[in-house]
Amino acid sequence: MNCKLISREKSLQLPSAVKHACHAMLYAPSDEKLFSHIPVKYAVLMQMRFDGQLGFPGGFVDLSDRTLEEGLKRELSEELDYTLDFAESDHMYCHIWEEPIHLVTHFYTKRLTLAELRAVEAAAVQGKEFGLETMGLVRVPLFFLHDGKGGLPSFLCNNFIGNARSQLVDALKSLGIVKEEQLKSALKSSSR
Ligand SMILES: O=c1[nH]cnc2c1ncn2[C@@H]1O[C@H](COP(=O)(O)OP(=O)(O)O)[C@@H](O)[C@H]1O
Repeated sequence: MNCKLISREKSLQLPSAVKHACHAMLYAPSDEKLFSHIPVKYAVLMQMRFDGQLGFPGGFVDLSDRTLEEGLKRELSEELDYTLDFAESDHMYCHIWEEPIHLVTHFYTKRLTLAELRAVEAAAVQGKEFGLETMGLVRVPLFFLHDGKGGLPSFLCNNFIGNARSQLVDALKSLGIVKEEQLKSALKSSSR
């Protein structure tokens, strides 16, 4: 993976030939329990893409979008059939890619209520891209099962688009959704 961190400000000063793409991790605190006793704590969404890789909802910003956040809002409403507003403060970081195309990927996180997140899931299957560009939203299993592999470690063994896997890990860590120690051990088991 050949990308470097760049500040949002610097990325916006790049020549207009450089493309920008925005993706968002939607998440919500949850009181649900797996098998009626394992607390879930958070629901975190990713999606299966048309190419069989996991990524976050979002896409390329168009010239018609006045801001990155407007582009993200438009992409999400096209993909998920749901309107969500984004603010600059939802922007977590961005990376610049030189290969295969000159691109900046911007990553956002947005906290919803569990009811809102469920509404997003319900709307997504009605969206015009469902079964085409997007094969469905998935919740990230954040559990750690006793065998040391089940749950998050297994999920991290999937194929991810671009730097989506590190975006997920960084967001889980910085939002305090998964403890740093547990993330380290999930990353270790998933690389075996
Ligand atoms: O979840 C993601 N995280 C980081 N980069 C991504 C993610 N999804 C896609 N990308 C990168 O951004 C580019 C544009 O994203 P996407 O394929 O979602 O756009 P589109 O839906 O507008 O065609 C992709 O070619 C890929 O390089």
